[in-house]
Amino acid sequence: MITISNLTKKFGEHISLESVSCEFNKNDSIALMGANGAGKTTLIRAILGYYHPDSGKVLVDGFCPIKERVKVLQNVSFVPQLPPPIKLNIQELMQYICMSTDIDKELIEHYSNEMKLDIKANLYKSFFKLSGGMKQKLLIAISLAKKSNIIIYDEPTANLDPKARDDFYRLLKQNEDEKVLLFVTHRVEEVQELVNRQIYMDMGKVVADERL
Ligand SMILES: Nc1ncnc2c1ncn2[C@@H]1O[C@H](COP(=O)(O)OP(=O)(O)OP(=O)(O)O)[C@@H](O)[C@H]1O
Repeated sequence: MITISNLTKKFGEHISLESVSCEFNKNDSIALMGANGAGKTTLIRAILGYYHPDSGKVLVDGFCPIKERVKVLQNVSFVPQLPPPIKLNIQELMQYICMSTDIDKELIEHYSNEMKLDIKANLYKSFFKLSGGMKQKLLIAISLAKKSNIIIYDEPTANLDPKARDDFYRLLKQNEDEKVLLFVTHRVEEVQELVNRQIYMDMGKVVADERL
């Protein structure tokens, strides 16, 4: 589903990704690990089409994430490390999402309930005024409701309390079949039951790729 070939990305003189090659296929649940600054987020952003590579190529379901970004993103759910500063209130945000994609509003509400986020009590609150954990819960609910074949999470649990983390991992376990799940984490012990592959990055390179 995702093919990365000899991908190099530099920012000025700094090499953030150096000739990275790897494939992620259906039923791969991957913990992507490595020290701060290793290149994990840069790799994810390259998959999502944020960056023009200096060399090499990314293909997602055969599409180039830069030239055919809409097609790529249709099939990808992504929760970033830091929630975006959205000013819309929750009702407006849900309306916008349901109009611009085929995500089912009831399904967002269902997953929000499962994550113990009371959407109805917060309908008129701006997204950016929600607490950090509430934002993550809503983004997670949307990511699950989207029913994508590719789910990418960049350290999504930092703001979640322990109960919410358990809820999140339980829901992911129910939803991972037939998908690519790419999970950036510094806490491998938390995702041990969820993943079947561990990739380690260091200084812009993939230094280990282990199937469990
Ligand atoms: N937009 C950018 N402009 C300049 N440098 C960048 C940019 N994005 C990333 N970098 C640099 O690329 C390197 C890799 O950063 P990246 O965010 O991919 O690391 P990471 O593995 O996700 O780290 P962390 O675990 O801290 O989130 C770092 O040295 C970072 O400073």
